[in-house]
Amino acid sequence: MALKLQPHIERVLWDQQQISRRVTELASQISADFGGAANSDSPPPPVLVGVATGAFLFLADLVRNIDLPISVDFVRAESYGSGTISSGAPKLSLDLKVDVKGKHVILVEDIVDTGSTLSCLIAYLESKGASSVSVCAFLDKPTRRKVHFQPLGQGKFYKGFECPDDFVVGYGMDFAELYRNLPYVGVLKPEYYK
Ligand SMILES: O=P(O)(O)OC[C@H]1O[C@H](OP(=O)(O)OP(=O)(O)O)[C@H](O)[C@@H]1O
Ligand code: HPA
Ligand SMILES: [Mg+2]
Repeated sequence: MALKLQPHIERVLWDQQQISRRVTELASQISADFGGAANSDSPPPPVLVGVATGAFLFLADLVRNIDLPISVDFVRAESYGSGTISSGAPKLSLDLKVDVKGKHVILVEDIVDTGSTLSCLIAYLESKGASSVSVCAFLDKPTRRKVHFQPLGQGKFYKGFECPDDFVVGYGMDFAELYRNLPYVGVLKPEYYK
């Protein structure tokens, strides 16, 4: 399947092996920071909230490498629809099942681009009483930032890789709901979206 899709990709940015190595590192960092009872300075195990749909693969890989009794939940936020430009107003269409009041939350994202999705979700989790909100984003594309966001309370910003200023697909990320199943991250050839 990936081979059939390869002609749509201008260049591969991170392959399966590089992704797997980095995800393991991020999970180890989170496991160490939220070490729980073994370390009295550490906060209790967090709730990991994946932002559907894009974060589904990253979340699945990340949680399998976290050695703590965490909870997992989802929200759905969508602002790109079938294009490559953010509407600037993420639409939330799936709510939390876990009560996050007084809990440490880690929002898990595939990519941070303009920052509007995260800014909106951090405010939402604050309104639900989370005691801290960290962000764990597989990719960060800082050159496109329009909305500043800040982790809540003692929260941290964990990031996998810095992404160039290109529209990328794969490892959960789509264009018009396609390419999410690519096991690597690549730059989509402009002829497929222009
Ligand atoms: O920083 P931003 O400019 O807000 O962009 C980042 C968000 O955009 C994408 O989601 P999208 O709205 O495309 O929905 P999806 O997760 O269903 O693909 C991506 O998964 C992030 O959630
Ligand atoms: O580069 C991107 N690719 C896919 N989805 C995205 N959402 C924000 N930026 C991107
Ligand atoms: Mg998303």
